[in-house]
Amino acid sequence: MRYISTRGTAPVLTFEEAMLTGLARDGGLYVPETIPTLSADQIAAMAGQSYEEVAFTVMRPFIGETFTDGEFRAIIARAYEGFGHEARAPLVQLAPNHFLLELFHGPTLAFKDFAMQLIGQMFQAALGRKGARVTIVGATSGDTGSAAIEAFRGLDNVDVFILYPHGRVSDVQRRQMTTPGESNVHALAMDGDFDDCQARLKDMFNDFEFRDGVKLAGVNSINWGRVLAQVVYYFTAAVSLGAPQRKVSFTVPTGNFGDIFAGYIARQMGLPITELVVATNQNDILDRCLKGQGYHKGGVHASISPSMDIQVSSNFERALFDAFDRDGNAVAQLMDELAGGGFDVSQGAMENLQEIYSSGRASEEETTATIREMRETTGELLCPHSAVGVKVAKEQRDPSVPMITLATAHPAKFPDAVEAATGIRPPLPPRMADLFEREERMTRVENNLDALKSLIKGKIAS
Ligand SMILES: Cc1ncc(COP(=O)(O)O)c(C=O)c1O
Ligand SMILES: N[C@@H](CCOP(=O)(O)O)C(=O)O
Repeated sequence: MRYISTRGTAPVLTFEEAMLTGLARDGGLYVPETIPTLSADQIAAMAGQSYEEVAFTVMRPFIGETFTDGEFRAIIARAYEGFGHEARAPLVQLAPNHFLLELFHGPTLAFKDFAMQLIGQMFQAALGRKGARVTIVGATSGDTGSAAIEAFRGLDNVDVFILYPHGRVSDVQRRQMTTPGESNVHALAMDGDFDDCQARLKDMFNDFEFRDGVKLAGVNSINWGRVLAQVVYYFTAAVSLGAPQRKVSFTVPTGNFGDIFAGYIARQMGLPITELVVATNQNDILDRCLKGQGYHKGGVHASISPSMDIQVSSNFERALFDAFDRDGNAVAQLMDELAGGGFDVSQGAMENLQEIYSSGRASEEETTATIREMRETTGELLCPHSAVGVKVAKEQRDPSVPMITLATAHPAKFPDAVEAATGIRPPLPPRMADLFEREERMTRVENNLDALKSLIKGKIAS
């Protein structure tokens, strides 16, 4: 299996190289050269299998020679053993033919743990046998950062720096990043919003002297390994509702487009998915684009679903690459236009996108009303991101096709929004009960590339 860049000019890599590289050297994102498919029989055989068994079947064709079957099975087993639910990603029913896929039973209570726990294990195995060390820099609107710090804390071969927007993450998210005491993890509270953090991260990747000097690696969803791990739960959920004989649809609370892109990969692999619905909050650039209004940046508006407060949605580049029939030049041109404010999508490419994705948005009031309504009608306490998904799913549903809405975080990560909607303040699970008593450790940083680079170089030298 070979990996190519969405901008067409970076070296072609193996899975291991793509995983350890992060962003491609032409500024693009790595994608598999071809998408392997699974037969209907292979998918049907997943019924009744453990999450770990399905994970092996789904991911094995993508990893090439990076790990033997035995190594890969052991990596998968270690990645998910700490999850707080035996099913790993259980489905609960909200209404006739509407289901919630609970993705928040991992160690940091968000869907990011599914991928981050896995790539933590894969990095450790790959770097350990090479005797190599890398510097991971990540950008987060709250959940990627906490999941990365949890997955990589104390590991021998990595230093981890997480840029988060100062004052724009929930208290639980911030404390998950700032309270681990291991000396290889660093939380950096940056001036600006998530887009600023992600832009500085990409600047670091595009500065080859810095990149090569610190051996920079990325664990945002620019890393193909992140997307790949998220493909698995589309299979487990769909199969438990009768796939491949029965079609299903998914609604995905969306920001950086990694999670819904994983759904697209599942569909390309042969999973019968009718609709993939992108659900956005008031930062609705993706909804507007998928409705044919072009991709034009505005400001990022802080919302009660802060992890989705994003305008420059990184993985949309991967979707565009396929919509433009894998024309790297066309994608590179659009990304240049995006740097200047935005771009319009040609009719043919738009039709390709609309054949796969539909979309909707939820305002702040609609999100709060959905949290309240779901509590009253089903007893479920939703986090605000999941509520955005449920609100959009209810509007988009064909009642004859099962709709699965992804519940991307635990309500206790966003207690203020949940309490405002329902009067209930969801408690943290017992293992985190002392989170607010632990000491915080973070560095305040300016939105300045040179300052960030020297801070990182200084910390890894010390
Ligand atoms: C809780 C939560 N929901 C939804 C999203 C959006 O996911 P994606 O960025 O993969 O579109 C995020 C951030 O990534 C998140 O943390
Ligand atoms: N919502 C994310 C934003 C970064 O997304 P990623 O999937 O590209 O890592 C977050 O919680 O940080």
